[in-house]
Amino acid sequence: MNARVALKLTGVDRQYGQGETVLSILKGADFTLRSGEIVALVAPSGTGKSTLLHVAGLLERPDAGDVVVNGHSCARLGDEERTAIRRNEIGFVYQFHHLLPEFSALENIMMPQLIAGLSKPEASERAKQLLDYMRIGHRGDHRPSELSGGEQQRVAIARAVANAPLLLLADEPTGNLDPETAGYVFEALQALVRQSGLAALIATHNHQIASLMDRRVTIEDGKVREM
Ligand SMILES: Nc1ncnc2c1ncn2[C@@H]1O[C@H](COP(=O)(O)OP(=O)(O)OP(=O)(O)O)[C@@H](O)[C@H]1O
Repeated sequence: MNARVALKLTGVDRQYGQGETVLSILKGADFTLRSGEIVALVAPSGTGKSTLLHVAGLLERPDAGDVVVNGHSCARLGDEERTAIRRNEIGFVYQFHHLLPEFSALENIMMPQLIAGLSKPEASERAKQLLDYMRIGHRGDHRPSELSGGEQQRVAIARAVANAPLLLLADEPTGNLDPETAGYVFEALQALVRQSGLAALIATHNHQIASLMDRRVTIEDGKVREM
């Protein structure tokens, strides 16, 4: 496969101190994700899925090793540079949508674009396109509390990709949805990845959804392994 490497982890260690003991979660973890790929991260609770996503998404620094996002080696970068890469090149989706309750669906999707410096009309236009793409164009004026769980998650996905990131990281994005809703939210996410050439790493406990992705990886003994 010759597609561009969107994310590369090399020799990543991550440990947490707990009192006198040290908990080693990632131990020399290597992982490569290419543009256009959707990869499932499936591993038992507590093995380090969220840790891996946080390190890959530049929310946490590894204790050793490097994270390369779209060619930027991040090991030696300062916080400001890491934040800029995170804002411009990475989108996140969480299990709970974390939408701003006071704002409409449309405004939630416009927000990251306005922060990135787009004009209101530009941000609104793109937000509308994304809502249409996620098949909730008719729900743009509603606040999150007026939307179903599946609709809220689709808004959260639209917000995550609003600034056209190269890399999408999702931590159990369908974890709090019933199986049928989880299925169509994943379908919408998959269509978006295929259409835009994004690279996506998606932690999930749902084996049915994992089976629909291009590859499945797990975490074993602190390392990322193909399943
Ligand atoms: N900030 C922290 N301080 C101390 N320990 C932590 C911290 N964050 C995570 N851990 C520990 O690291 C381990 C891995 O946590 P992580 O959240 O990455 O697991 P996970 O695979 O995502 O689990 P789940 O499927 O339950 O969400 C757990 O044992 C957790 O308690």
